[in-house]
Amino acid sequence: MPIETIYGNLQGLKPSQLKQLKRLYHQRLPVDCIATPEFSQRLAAISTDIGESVCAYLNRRGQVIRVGVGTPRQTQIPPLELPRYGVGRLSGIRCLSTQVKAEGPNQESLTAMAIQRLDALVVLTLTGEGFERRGGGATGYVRETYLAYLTPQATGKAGEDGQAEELAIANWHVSGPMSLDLLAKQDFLNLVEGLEAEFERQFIAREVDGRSDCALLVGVMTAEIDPEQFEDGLAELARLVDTAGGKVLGTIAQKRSRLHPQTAIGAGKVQELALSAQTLGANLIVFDRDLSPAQVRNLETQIGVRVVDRTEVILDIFAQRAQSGAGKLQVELAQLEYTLPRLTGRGEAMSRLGGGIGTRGPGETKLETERRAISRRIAQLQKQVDRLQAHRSRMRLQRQKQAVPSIAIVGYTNAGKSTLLNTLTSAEIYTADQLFATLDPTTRRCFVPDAQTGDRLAIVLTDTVGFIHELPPSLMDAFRATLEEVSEADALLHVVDLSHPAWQSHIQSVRQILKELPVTPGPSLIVFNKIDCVSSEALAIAREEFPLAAFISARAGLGLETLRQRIGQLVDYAIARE
Ligand SMILES: Nc1nc2c(ncn2[C@@H]2O[C@H](COP(=O)(O)OP(=O)(O)OP(=O)(O)O)[C@@H](O)[C@H]2O)c(=O)[nH]1
Ligand SMILES: [Mg+2]
Repeated sequence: MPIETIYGNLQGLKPSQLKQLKRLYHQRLPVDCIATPEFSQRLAAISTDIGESVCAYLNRRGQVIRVGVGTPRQTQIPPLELPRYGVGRLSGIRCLSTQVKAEGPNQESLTAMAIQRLDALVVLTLTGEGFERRGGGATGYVRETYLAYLTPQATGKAGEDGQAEELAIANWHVSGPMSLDLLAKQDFLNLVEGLEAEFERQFIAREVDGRSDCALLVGVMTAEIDPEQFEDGLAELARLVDTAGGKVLGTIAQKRSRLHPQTAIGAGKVQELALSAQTLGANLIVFDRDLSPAQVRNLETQIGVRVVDRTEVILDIFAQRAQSGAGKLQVELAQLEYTLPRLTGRGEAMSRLGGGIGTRGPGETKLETERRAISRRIAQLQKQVDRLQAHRSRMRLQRQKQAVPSIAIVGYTNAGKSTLLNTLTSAEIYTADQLFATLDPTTRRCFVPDAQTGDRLAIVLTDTVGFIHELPPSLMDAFRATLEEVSEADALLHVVDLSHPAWQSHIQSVRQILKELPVTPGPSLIVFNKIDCVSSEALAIAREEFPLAAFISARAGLGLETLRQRIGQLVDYAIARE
């Protein structure tokens, strides 16, 4: 016996009305009939009696699987409870909804239909009266009916602030008003089978590159962010997702004074996001900022698609890139440090809800066990990172004994650090037009002219992991062994990609991270890179703002002789300072 739950707003319902609603669960419709006149009249009779819209949800076997008081939007099935068929299919569930107003379904109801991928939405408008037939059965309650269903989509323009994004929009068909008898005669099976065949064709046509994550990006523009920063941040997020191997399907933006505590964005925007995810076939939603564990959970329940934040994307890239044992070690540590508070958060949320069914017993215990296992692993990894740190400092000590000055190349990710090390030392470090191409520091020896004598002076150059603004703290901690190369260097080369529109904020971000290092690094020289593809305006601005900087193209080999001399002077200055 199924539990006959009635969803929606039940306030003020009489027990007899509740009983009537529950009895709807006992009805069963013939499989080929979208809605029988008898069932429709019964639904309309109850709805008229309680003076509210009522929705009944049926599966393709003609069984009533959900009854709710309220509009389709108010009674909709939460995404996580829907069968997961994906964009190629419909959910196999239709909704019959009564409505006082004598008009077709509104936008909100149609959106609810699209989000749930309902087979169809039937709206029954009410006459406001009717009567019970002798011998049972109601009649006269339904005025007219409307039949709505999804149709294979077309792409159209949508987007915020005139920013034209190719977003797919939900397409639907709504019939004109028809009589209940005509509705009952519709060939329902033929309709849904035809639609599904069409959805399937479109789905297969789109499914070119199989298994990569299809992501929707979400940008929240809060008061403390200016529009330019916001756009740069979104562009960077798109590159991060791309680097992580995902495909960006579109971007949704919202302006808010601050993040919504429960869902980061407002309720209407969550619906819009759910709809876009559904129509575009997104299986991942990426936020441009960090979310609390509760926000992630709430969003996932309401949208039915995995939700991640920027930090998780960065961690994912690091996990994919890590080559050496040391790199893998540090990434695992970072990931666990990120996960642990999230597990705790889940437990806290459960206890805040006051316990009860489903929160006791093995659930919580398992969580606790899991938490302890992770804590143990973190402690283990931290020990290993400590050992790594000790090993590296021994190596550095050796180099210092040989009195070879050391210089670390730092900079925003993709600035050209590895390319520079390669050109200066003929090393063969992997370089690529990707974010975080380098995770493991590489050290190479090279020669620069001595500032005092002009002789060949040997130095060691170390390439390092790229920085990014708001570098996740767990990464900072995990990569402390690597970052220490930076702290302990005699001097730094701060490479800046001058061809990047946001180069100025990149400089700020790198300086910020350097400031947060436990040991203050030595003096640094700003090296503007990629001058082979930089506008003369940008060049002029940079020269004005940073008169002491070097200007080079690591790839085209421009300005390298001057750079070597400047490095010689830098070393001289750094050593003299000590
Ligand atoms: N046009 C131009 N491109 C360059 C120059 N130097 C490097 N690049 C390109 O910029 C991209 C990034 O270079 P990398 O050397 O991998 O940058 P990185 O700073 O080591 O980046 P991460 O290791 O990812 O932090 C590559 O596609 C390089 O070919 C340059 O002088 N001019
Ligand atoms: Mg690199």
